Amino acid sequence: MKVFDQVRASLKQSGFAGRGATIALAVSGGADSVFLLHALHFLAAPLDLRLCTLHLHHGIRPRGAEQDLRLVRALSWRLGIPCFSARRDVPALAESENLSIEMAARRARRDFFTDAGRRLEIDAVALGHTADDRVESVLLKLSRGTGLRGLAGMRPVHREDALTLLRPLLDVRREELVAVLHAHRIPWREDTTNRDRKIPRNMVRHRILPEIEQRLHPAFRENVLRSLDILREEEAWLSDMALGLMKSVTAPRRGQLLAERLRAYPVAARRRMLQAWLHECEVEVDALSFETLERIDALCAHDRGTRSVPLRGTLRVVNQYGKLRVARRGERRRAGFRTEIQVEGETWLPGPGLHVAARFGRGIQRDRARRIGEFPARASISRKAVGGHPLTVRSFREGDRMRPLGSGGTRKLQDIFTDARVPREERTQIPLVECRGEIVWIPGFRIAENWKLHDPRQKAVWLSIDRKGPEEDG
Ligand SMILES: Nc1ncnc2c1ncn2[C@@H]1O[C@H](COP(=O)(O)OP(=O)(O)OP(=O)(O)O)[C@@H](O)[C@H]1O
Repeated sequence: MKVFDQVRASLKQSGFAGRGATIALAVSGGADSVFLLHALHFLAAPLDLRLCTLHLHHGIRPRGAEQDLRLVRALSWRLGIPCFSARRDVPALAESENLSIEMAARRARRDFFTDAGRRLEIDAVALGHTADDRVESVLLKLSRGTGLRGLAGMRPVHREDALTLLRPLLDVRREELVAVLHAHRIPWREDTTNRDRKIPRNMVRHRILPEIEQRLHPAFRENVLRSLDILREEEAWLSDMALGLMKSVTAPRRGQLLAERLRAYPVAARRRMLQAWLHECEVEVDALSFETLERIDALCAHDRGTRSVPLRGTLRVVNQYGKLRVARRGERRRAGFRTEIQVEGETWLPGPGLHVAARFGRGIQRDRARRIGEFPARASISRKAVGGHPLTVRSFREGDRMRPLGSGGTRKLQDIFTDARVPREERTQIPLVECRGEIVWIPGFRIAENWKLHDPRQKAVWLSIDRKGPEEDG
């Protein structure tokens, strides 16, 4: 059947098929995600996928929400797929964070997916967005104003912090999947708010699109979808270009951009670089309005004084004397640190209140710290790899990477911290040990691959970090 071929092709392209990946299906109980559940169940064995379902009770429409939950559990059980659910008080979240109910529900779902992803060792979370969602989103975004990135819209694979999102139904039309559900007598739940024409998406879905198809062009949706495919490819190419250009506008203190250098580029390139930079700083770029992006761009005109543009929640972009950075309102920036020690030396870090020592030793010393930010922490690294070089003990900078012991490639520290749930404001207080320009140890996590000891009797450098004052040294 055509719809299953489309889903199969999307999953194959995502790179998750054929390697025993665990995919969590986000099922609300609506037609789209109920189809997603059945389509992936049908394809799981041939594509070698393991499945579970995730459902979040939002604490809105209490009676309807209970029935949604019951249906998702029953359908999962019938297919032999484990179902995990949770409850959140979305109205309370919306009030405390000053968000719309829709935004708060989205945030609550994302946090739930991220949390479940970590606890259940899930490789990706699949969502039920369809081809019709893409077309509707275009009209909604155009009505609010957007750029190419916003227009190109949802991507089939999208990484957000520690979460990978898959959207295998982006080529499937809603009427086709509803026909499959009808043909197989598969039940789903109709959200009563879906009929409320005052909600912009419903107005687009039930009134505007049918009207356009009737009066303007009968193949409007197909044509928009074709255009979106082209835009998506061009968008991906431009994003790569912008990342390349970003190096030329980055301040020596990483994570900051230089307004003066940005001004040398035309506005189109500048906007793209700002988006790529904001993404690196963990800002949800797709949720930014066109006006906000324009205001951030306007910040680049200044080299004097301090100006800022508020983002969502407590985040803001600050231009301080020509250097742009992302900051959190109400959060005092805790100063970073950087100090050098020789082996057979030690140092005291007054900021985080830690004592760091490096001694010659032999063999592997065991670490007692079980997580990042826990002290005392111990590690041993190869003395041969250190050679006569000094060690640097320094704080985290945006863009830091390392090659952790036992993992194939390099990883961003930002991702390591996110996975280990180290709060953003504590990240600059974790001492990192660097040698010859490479991060060799994150205390409480791991040493780097190239610094490991191959033999327990090998000559080593023993590193230790303790929480004790300078007066207790020695
Ligand atoms: N309560 C929920 N629990 C788990 N996943 C959800 C929930 N609500 C939405 N999702 C996921 O997010 C996707 C998009 O949500 P959105 O609210 O835009 O769609 P929907 O109208 O609920 O769609 P559907 O028909 O798939 O239920 C859904 O297809 C589903 O994968």
